[in-house]
Amino acid sequence: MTKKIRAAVVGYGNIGKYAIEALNAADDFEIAGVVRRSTGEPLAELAAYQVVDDIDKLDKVDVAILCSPTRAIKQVAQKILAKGINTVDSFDVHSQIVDLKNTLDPIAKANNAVSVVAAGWDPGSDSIVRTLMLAMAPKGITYTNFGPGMSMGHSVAARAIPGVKEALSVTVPMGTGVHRRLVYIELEQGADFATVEKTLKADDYFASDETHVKQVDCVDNLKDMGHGVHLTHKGVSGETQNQLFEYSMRINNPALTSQFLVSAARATTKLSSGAYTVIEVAPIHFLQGETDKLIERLV
Ligand SMILES: NC(=O)C1=CN([C@@H]2O[C@H](COP(=O)(O)OP(=O)(O)OC[C@H]3O[C@@H](n4cnc5c(N)ncnc54)[C@H](OP(=O)(O)O)[C@@H]3O)[C@@H](O)[C@H]2O)C=CC1
Ligand SMILES: N[C@@H](CCCC(=O)C(=O)O)C(=O)O
Repeated sequence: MTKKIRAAVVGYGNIGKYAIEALNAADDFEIAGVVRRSTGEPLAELAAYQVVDDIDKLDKVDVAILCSPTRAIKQVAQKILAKGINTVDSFDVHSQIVDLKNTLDPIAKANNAVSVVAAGWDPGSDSIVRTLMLAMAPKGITYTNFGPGMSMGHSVAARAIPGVKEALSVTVPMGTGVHRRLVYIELEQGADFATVEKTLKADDYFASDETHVKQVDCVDNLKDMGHGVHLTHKGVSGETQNQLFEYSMRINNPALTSQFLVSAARATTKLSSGAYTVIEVAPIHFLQGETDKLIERLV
């Protein structure tokens, strides 16, 4: 029997919870444990797993699936890679992905480890679709239209603003890659709505989009973790114009993000040391199974 890949889930929020489900559904993986900032009151749903506050307390971890907020990823990944443990993350600030990769690459190489960064669905699987579309029509325009649906990254960023107790950021597509953001927030007692609204609108996650902030009594009553994307590319293959490609999906956001993180975790075991974005990884590395059988089935 081939050895299973031992994965640790780091951070137990939405993505962490679904990462455990995706790992349990993959028979080439086993769960080494869950790493939380504080182990505190044990959670009944985690009773079957070792829950620790330091990854060093887990036995033989091959790969850490980082489910921490995007803004904590660089620091968390650096620390874990330095121990020689592979990492995957779904870091989603598109303009900072090159910096993240270039920061992690020398650390991974020095410690004989692999990191696959920005491996959710966008960035992540959508990035591969955009790459493929460009290979099929190298000249042209790609539009990525999200939603309507809940952006986890924007909701996490809104929740981190002082005075915000809970937040839901809904992405509304306006067409041609332009989005409006509707942010529903529940305030901490005594927090000032105008101050929170101003801080949120100035945050990098929101500053370049039309953003509306609404105060509500209970965010949970509004929450639905569905999302989706409609990607189009219209361009030119060779000298031939008017090639139109489309790709659409409606999804449960954390379920897809976590599934792709697990597929990327598998890929880390097949790569030489260093940090990679998903478009630099051969697609077959994401899949379980024998190479020839996968080629027979997919090519
Ligand atoms: N690329 C993509 O397609 C997608 C990316 N994402 C990214 O996933 C991230 C996580 O989303 P989600 O699971 O909803 O977030 P949550 O807030 O639900 O979970 C994050 C978890 O990380 C831990 N954590 C909280 N604060 C910190 C901190 N400062 N430093 C380290 N760990 C911390 C906590 O777990 P504990 O208490 O156990 O330590 C927390 O529960 C988002 O920031 C988003 O950017 C999400 C969806 C799609
Ligand atoms: N990174 C997103 C997933 C892609 C959708 C998106 O970026 C958006 O809704 O703005 C998320 O965190 O949910």
